[in-house]
Amino acid sequence: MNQHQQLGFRFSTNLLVNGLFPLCWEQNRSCVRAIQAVLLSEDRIVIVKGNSSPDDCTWFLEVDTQFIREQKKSFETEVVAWSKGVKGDAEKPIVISGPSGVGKGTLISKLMEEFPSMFGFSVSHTTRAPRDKEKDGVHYHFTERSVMEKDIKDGKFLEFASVHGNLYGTSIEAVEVVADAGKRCILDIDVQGARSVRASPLEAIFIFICPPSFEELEKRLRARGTETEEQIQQRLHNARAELEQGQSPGLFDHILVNEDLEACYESLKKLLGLDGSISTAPKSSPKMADLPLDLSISKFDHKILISFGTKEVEKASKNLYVLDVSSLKGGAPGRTRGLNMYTVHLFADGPNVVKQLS
Ligand SMILES: Nc1nc2c(ncn2[C@@H]2O[C@H](COP(=O)(O)OP(=O)(O)O)[C@@H](O)[C@H]2O)c(=O)[nH]1
Ligand SMILES: Nc1ncnc2c1ncn2[C@@H]1O[C@H](COP(=O)(O)OP(=O)(O)O)[C@@H](O)[C@H]1O
Repeated sequence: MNQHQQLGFRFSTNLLVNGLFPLCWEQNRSCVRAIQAVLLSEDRIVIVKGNSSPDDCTWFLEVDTQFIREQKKSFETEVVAWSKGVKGDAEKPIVISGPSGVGKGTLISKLMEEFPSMFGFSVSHTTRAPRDKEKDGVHYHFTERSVMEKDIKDGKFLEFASVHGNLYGTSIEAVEVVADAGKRCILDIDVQGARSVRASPLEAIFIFICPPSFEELEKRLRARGTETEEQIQQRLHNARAELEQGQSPGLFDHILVNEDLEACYESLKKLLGLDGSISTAPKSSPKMADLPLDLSISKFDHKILISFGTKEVEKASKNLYVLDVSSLKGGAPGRTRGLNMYTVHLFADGPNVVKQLS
């Protein structure tokens, strides 16, 4: 079972449309509009929850997204999945792949050291034993195979693969923790994992790192001194296949040769647009108040208008939140990123006067 199914329900679209739209909560014998739904597009319905924080007020019911269509085909049943709306426009994660010993970890460390507020590392799970200097929860989450297999079954992983005889995987949480911190996520994963992420709703940039030669790769792997001879042989054997797969058309957006470390690092920064002209300060978003219980929503162009207000306030004005859904992006499964939310104040003293406050 994957994250979408775990988060969602499977029931007929008919039931959804007839059952959900008139949804309201009876409270003190009056109908309080605590949950409001509006058809966003042919593929999803946006749901706004009253009495909640701006971070938790927007949910999407995926009715006919590509993911749903694939799931319907494989389960031969109706599938509808929830996806949480997440504010902010997190930059696309960066997937870095390449054979063992090519220098992925070295390049990633340099990037994270130079831009600590900009990048965050997706800490993978693995069943392999920790190396001397590796710390649990920092380099990897070192895990028992049976535990990891259960978590995979429960839909907690974005991708996983068997690499050099061990199980490795990226949990959905690992990617979302970084995005929630307002940072750009870096994934160090093998080619099979890159292929799975390509097929997932997560939009990413895919970079493959090549060695200047096979001999140099072997030299680096031996010089690192972290593997036994048997493990080195296995990694070198797998490297041949990985180097071939790295060239698969449409899989990687960029291929970098790591001959001279500094030159390769400069090329990596260049393709990520890190030429010094952009700010590395984390984005700050305006503080929004919690939504009240009683609200109503409507769709206007690519915006969802959430209105609320007490009777007294309504005499003179009406408070509005605007949920801009024009820049929606797929986050990890179960999250829809890119929601932009702001407040406006609609004055009653003249027609069509809208003032944006934040
Ligand atoms: N698919 C997948 N591969 C991973 C993940 N984490 C690490 N890997 C890959 O597993 C391989 C072995 O990693 P590791 O044992 O740290 O050895 P190293 O690459 O030689 O440093 C590398 O190709 C990593 O990119 C993951 O979460 N998913
Ligand atoms: N351009 C380079 N030239 C020489 N040695 C390198 C270069 N890049 C990385 N190394 C060294 O190669 C070894 C393997 O690098 P590492 O980053 O651990 O590879 P990976 O993460 O891809 O397995 C390390 O000892 C590292 O210092």
